[in-house]
Amino acid sequence: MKVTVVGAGAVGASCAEYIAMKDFCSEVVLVDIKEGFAEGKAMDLMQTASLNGFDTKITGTTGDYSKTAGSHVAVITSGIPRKPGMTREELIGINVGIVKDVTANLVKHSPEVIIIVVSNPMDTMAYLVHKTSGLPKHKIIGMGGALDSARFQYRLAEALEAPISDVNGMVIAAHSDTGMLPLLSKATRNGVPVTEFLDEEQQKYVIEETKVGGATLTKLLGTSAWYAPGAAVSVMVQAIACDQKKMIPCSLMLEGEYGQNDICLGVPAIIGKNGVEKIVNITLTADEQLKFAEAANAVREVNGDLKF
Ligand SMILES: NC(=O)C1=CN([C@@H]2O[C@H](COP(=O)(O)OP(=O)(O)OC[C@H]3O[C@@H](n4cnc5c(N)ncnc54)[C@H](O)[C@@H]3O)[C@@H](O)[C@H]2O)C=CC1
Ligand SMILES: O=C([O-])CC(=O)C(=O)O
Repeated sequence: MKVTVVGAGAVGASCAEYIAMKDFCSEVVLVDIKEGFAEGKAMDLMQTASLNGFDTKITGTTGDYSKTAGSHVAVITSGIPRKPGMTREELIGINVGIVKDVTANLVKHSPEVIIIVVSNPMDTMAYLVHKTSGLPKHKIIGMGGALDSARFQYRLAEALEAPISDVNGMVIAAHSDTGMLPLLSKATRNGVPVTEFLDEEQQKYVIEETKVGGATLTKLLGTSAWYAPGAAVSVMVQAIACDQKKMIPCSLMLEGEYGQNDICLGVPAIIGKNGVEKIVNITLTADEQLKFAEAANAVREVNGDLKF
């Protein structure tokens, strides 16, 4: 299985590293526009192979997409990250051109590829890939929910004073500071609803900290996060490569599901060898339905800035 990762920056390199460490792919190709950068990252990562015990072959290229030919999965991380104080939506001006160009190059050389979109504003970038790539909708998956759910579980474990392995929870809707919807009503500690353990103030804390998880890290780091994003992508790539049929919240093109049409938003889906095997319909509370619709309205407004 060959995987291409476009953008050899913080997220791209981290994702390539996690994929290699898990050793389920034969080849990872890193692509970047900065001369020699992807080649350098690939060489550095390959020099960890004997230390970390993996056989995945990692190569790098400066914009030569012929090297990506025949990729089964491609991850788009190319584009600028936000700085402290910015929203993800503010990145659209620069990232739209980059994502459009990269998508065309990927599809030209790998017409059967499954694309995982990471660049922000991710829900809008995933929508852009749907509108410009010509790929069927089950082959375009936005990464946001996997990361946001991991952050939700981190905050739940903190509030519960529990090990993270005891905790389960999912975040759907938009990958934005205001549009994320952590599903507290469905979160559990070993099958017991977390609402049995957390008071209202603790519940509010978990939800709010989850939603601004990316912004909190951006403030601390001066740029946005990469370890958890890279790990989240690697989980999705593995679900495809190993046909795991895992249920992962992803930003997908909706055609009536959750009352929405012609928009990419985070919903639970079964991820396997074909990409999206199925969108899973779960019952939301009235309040969650309202918040989902509000998130959709906000993403739709950002999508309105796109020109195809
Ligand atoms: N969806 C999500 O959950 C997350 C999304 N992100 C987004 O991912 C993107 C990348 O973030 P970082 O890796 O931290 O940024 P970075 O600046 O470290 O890396 C981006 C890389 O893309 C490259 N690049 C730019 N234009 C290119 C092109 N046309 N072709 C190939 N490569 C190109 C740059 O040279 C750079 O190396 C940002 O837009 C960020 O907001 C980051 C974390 C999580
Ligand atoms: O916060 C950002 O801009 C990057 C991102 O999407 C995340 O880490 O969730």
